[in-house]
Amino acid sequence: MGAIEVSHLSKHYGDVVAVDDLSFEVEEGEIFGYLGPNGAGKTTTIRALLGFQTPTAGGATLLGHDIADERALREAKARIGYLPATPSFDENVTGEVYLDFHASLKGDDRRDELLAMFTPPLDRKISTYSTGNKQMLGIVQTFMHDPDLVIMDEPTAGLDPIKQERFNEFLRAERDRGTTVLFSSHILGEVRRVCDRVGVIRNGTLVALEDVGTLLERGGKLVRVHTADPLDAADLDFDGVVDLERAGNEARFTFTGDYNDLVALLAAYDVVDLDIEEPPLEDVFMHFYGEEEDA
Ligand SMILES: Nc1ncnc2c1ncn2[C@@H]1O[C@H](COP(=O)(O)OP(=O)(O)OP(=O)(O)O)[C@@H](O)[C@H]1O
Repeated sequence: MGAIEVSHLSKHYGDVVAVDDLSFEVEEGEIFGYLGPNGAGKTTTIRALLGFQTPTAGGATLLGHDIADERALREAKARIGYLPATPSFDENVTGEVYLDFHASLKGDDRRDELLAMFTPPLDRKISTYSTGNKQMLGIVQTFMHDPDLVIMDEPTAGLDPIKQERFNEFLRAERDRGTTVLFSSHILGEVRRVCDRVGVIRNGTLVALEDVGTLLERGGKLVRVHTADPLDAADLDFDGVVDLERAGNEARFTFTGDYNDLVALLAAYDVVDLDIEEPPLEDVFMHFYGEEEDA
């Protein structure tokens, strides 16, 4: 059984189809990155999973509990940590009071341990907090009852790079002790460092679901080759050569084909210099994000 099982989930807002017949599973003990361009449907999915939005069709289970069953969902939520994209705080209370309130609902066995890593100024009113302080307070609240499943909407937004890295390290350690994590993100480097698998959503539909390694493999390799004589364009016209650019004796392209074909091609030339490297994750994802990236 998956920690999250989403089955044919749809959510429409009037004519807007925010999520369209979405099905996927998050396995127990994995970190699942939920990615997609602005407006793709990430927040809507997360809010529907947690019962804040009623699905138009389809459903899901969290830790085996049907989200359509209010009582079952309440039971599941006792074992879930949730960090929304913009947590709504009562700004007039201190961080301490806020955590005390959440502790009374779910417990706080790990509060001190978390506060050693994430350090919001607890004695001050939340209205005086910076964005990063609010985010750290949200992180402590999300994890302090030692949840089995954690769902977060852009958790590192607002954190400085050192805190981001600390948080990512913390997430990996949580995963190693068996916690399941789903989080949405726009930060691809972070996804690469932290996630086991990713789902990419676009226009409410899942367009990719795979482990990060496979996704990178499918992105091919960036090849830059410098030859004594210019490479003949016709020689480069074979399966797997994409985005070819040539300038003088140098050619650059992305290669997704059979490496033997590439080796055979290069063997026919006097190769002066050769780089073959992984493309930036950004390039791999652009393929999925397409032109609507800024939509
Ligand atoms: N309450 C609402 N009423 C009407 N339309 C909505 C509502 N909430 C979201 N939408 C629309 O649903 C679609 C999906 O939005 P959603 O917020 O889920 O995207 P997202 O992937 O989380 O985007 P981002 O990365 O920008 O946070 C968008 O077209 C959005 O405008």
